[in-house]
Amino acid sequence: MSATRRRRAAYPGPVPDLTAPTDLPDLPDLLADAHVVALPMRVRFRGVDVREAVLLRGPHGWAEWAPFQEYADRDAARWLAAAVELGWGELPEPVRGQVGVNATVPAVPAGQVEGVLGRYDRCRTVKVKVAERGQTLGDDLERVIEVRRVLGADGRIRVDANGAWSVDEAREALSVLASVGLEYAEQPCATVEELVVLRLALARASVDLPIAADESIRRAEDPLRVAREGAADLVVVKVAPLGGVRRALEIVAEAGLPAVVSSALDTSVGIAGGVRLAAALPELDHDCGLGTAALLADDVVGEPLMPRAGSLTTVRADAARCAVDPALLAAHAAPAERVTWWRQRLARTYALL
Ligand SMILES: O=C(O)CCC(=O)C1=CC=C[C@@H](O)[C@@H]1C(=O)O
Ligand SMILES: [Mg+2]
Repeated sequence: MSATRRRRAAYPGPVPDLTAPTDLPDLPDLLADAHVVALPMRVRFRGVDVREAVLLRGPHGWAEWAPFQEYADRDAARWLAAAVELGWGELPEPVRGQVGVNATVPAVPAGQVEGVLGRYDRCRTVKVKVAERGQTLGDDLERVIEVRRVLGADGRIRVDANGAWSVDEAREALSVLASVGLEYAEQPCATVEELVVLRLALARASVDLPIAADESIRRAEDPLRVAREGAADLVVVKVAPLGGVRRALEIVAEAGLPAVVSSALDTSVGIAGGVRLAAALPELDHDCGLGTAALLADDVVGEPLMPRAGSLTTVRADAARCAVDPALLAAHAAPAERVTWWRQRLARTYALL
């Protein structure tokens, strides 16, 4: 990597500057070492069958830039700021070396749950996707009951609706699903206003179920509104959509709510950034959604960053950031037209930093 400009990596729109200076590489240097991969998913997840990502090599290790395809350049710029922090910036010091991780169960039929959970080594918390388009509450209930059966009475189950329910639907669905024993419900409704109303409705119905905000943090103009308006009990934070580890730490501190770190369906390189965020949080009382390497059929490192005995460590995460295998980059190289698409997107997005 040739000369880098010492400057603050800025954010688009209302997202403030990074707190720490970061060496922002020149665009030609970024493009010269940008590898676009297309990794097949084991199971369709959030409508994705093939996960595309750009791997970038910085002086501090590999970094990943993989904003979801439908995201605008302005959103993608936050993901790029996060990648630059990972490869070219300084990450905050960990306060713990080990991070508990949850298993993630996509909206699969109940009969597939055991197979999905079999890929996770002794995770005692499971996140279950619910409210998938085209499915019913009965499908969700069967899936959650099956997770409870496989996990046992002492495991923790959280559900994630990705904002798909109205307030009435969420109240009804969560009243039913809560009978299986839930740790919390993530983004049951789309808007902050709905979450506020839902929390009151659940309390009135004596359903004691914490609400976590995800999209209301990572896709919001103002990620702190959730906390100000009492819309959630916890915040879900993801390194790439929020613009980096340091920015995510700031948001958690300002929100003043318990946090859960989750992946953005990253390769092991991006997950390593999530581990460094989880390791740097002053308080961490929940398992984190960083086991999603299990959802990919292949990865860019020989030994994917999968939890062992329910945990990931900073040592393994830092090793993963240096272990990208050129043979895997080549084997999973995206088709030429997708490479062009990503390189053009990278150039446009870079201009927004
Ligand atoms: O939190 C987890 O267990 C895994 C990560 C996860 O669920 C997600 C990753 C990426 C995109 C999202 O739709 C999804 C989520 O909504 O949290
Ligand atoms: Mg979510």
